[in-house]
Amino acid sequence: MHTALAGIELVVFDLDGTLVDSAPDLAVATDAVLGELGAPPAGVTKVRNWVGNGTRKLVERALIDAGLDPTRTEPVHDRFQALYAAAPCVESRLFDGVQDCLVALAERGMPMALVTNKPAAFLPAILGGLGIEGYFRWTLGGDSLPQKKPDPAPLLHCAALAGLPPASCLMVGDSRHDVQAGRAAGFPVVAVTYGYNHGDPITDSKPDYALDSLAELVA
Ligand SMILES: O=C(O)COP(=O)(O)O
Ligand SMILES: [Mg+2]
Repeated sequence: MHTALAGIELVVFDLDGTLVDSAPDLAVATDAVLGELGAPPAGVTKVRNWVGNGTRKLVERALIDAGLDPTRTEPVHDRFQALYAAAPCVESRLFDGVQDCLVALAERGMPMALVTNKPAAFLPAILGGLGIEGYFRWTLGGDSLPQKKPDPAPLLHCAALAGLPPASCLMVGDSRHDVQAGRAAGFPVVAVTYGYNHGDPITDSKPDYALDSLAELVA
């Protein structure tokens, strides 16, 4: 067991870039809406760097990158959501080590929660499609509360639901917003080094622990 788990009674996971490599399916929907607007595809490399602040922000970043008017984000985001909802889990995969980590934590009876900035409506299809829907006692999307990460509110909400002090809860994420939310909530923070984080090294954000695979958390 990794020292990050010492004294921990709840593990809160981020989704995109931490558990699931979702960028390929997000890129398909992004490129489709760009195509409908007459713009060239952004491609998965750019889209990966735009993930982490919710899908509305992803669409806004795609419009700006394409030289399109970001005040059109709202209707374009509606169209993006319709396209992504039709195929949210075609190419998305669990990252290496995720399955081992979830299984080992579950075997130890560790309560787990999911806090993502992705809209909650997409979660059943993605978690179900990847066979991990049964691991999380609590699941919050980016629109489940008025605040989303980097605001600490969703993390504190999970701690309150579990009846635990923040110091007993571990945040596991891939982006600086996860580190900031964890810090602000008073959670210790594990960051994975393989995630998205807008293309920057996550170690710049000084998480308490940086892991190359979630298998290391339970090794
Ligand atoms: O930006 C999103 O839609 C989701 O990002 P997250 O799962 O990393 O919070
Ligand atoms: Mg993430």
